[in-house]
Amino acid sequence: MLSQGSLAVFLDFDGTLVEIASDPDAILVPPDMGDRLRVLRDRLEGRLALVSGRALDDVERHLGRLDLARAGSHGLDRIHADGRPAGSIPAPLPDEVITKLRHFAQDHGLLFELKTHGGALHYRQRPEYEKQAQAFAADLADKHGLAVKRGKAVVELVRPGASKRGAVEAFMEQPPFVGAMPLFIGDDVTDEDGFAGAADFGGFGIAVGERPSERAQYRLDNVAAVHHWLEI
Ligand SMILES: O=P(O)(O)OC[C@H]1O[C@H](O[C@H]2O[C@H](CO)[C@@H](O)[C@H](O)[C@H]2O)[C@H](O)[C@@H](O)[C@@H]1O
Repeated sequence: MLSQGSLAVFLDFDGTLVEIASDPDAILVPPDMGDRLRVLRDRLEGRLALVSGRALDDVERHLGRLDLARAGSHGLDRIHADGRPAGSIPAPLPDEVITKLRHFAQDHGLLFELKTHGGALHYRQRPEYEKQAQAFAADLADKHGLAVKRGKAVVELVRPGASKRGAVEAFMEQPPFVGAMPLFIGDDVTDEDGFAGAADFGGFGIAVGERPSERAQYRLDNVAAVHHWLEI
């Protein structure tokens, strides 16, 4: 299918390109994954974008330097394949918020992930604190005019406006994406925005794994099936 017509592919990272692991640094990334993505990008004549909840420098720490379109921080931080920014540079979280998240994590034995444009509380190792972490993040977001992102065993604070839908829109309005039919592949709840973004431009979503999706039209069983389908 990828070779038919003018398709654009938007790819989530964790749970889609790489398997979920016990913590964000424990993921196993095949050493040639960057090269495989480059081959896919060339097959798609440049119409490939990585759209992750992670900070972009974190994604590149795992994949090596990326010379393809990419968006990090849930779509807020966007860069074209040639390195030009695709939108304004977002502000980091206020220091006070970072400190509060860090202290909450320390007090409850959670993992705190500081990102360039956000801060996440991971409760995969302490699932009993899920509700408290969610409530704490929601309250902090209210007090500071921030937004909450929820994911697999994680809750995160970000600047309002961070959305994978926005990332799809920003890329689809520019060459080489403009006029193509987008498909967005992702496994998590934040990818629902990406599926909506693809639909906005006449495309569709592909959900990965067992999580029921509200918006994806198609499904792939797991990360291996994503690799197989994309032939990467
Ligand atoms: O949008 P994505 O690229 O899928 O990023 C979503 C979040 O992924 C990471 O957390 C998730 O993966 C970890 C490693 O497998 C796992 O330990 C954690 O429980 C998952 O939530 C990343 O750490 C987050 O910053 C991303 O937002």
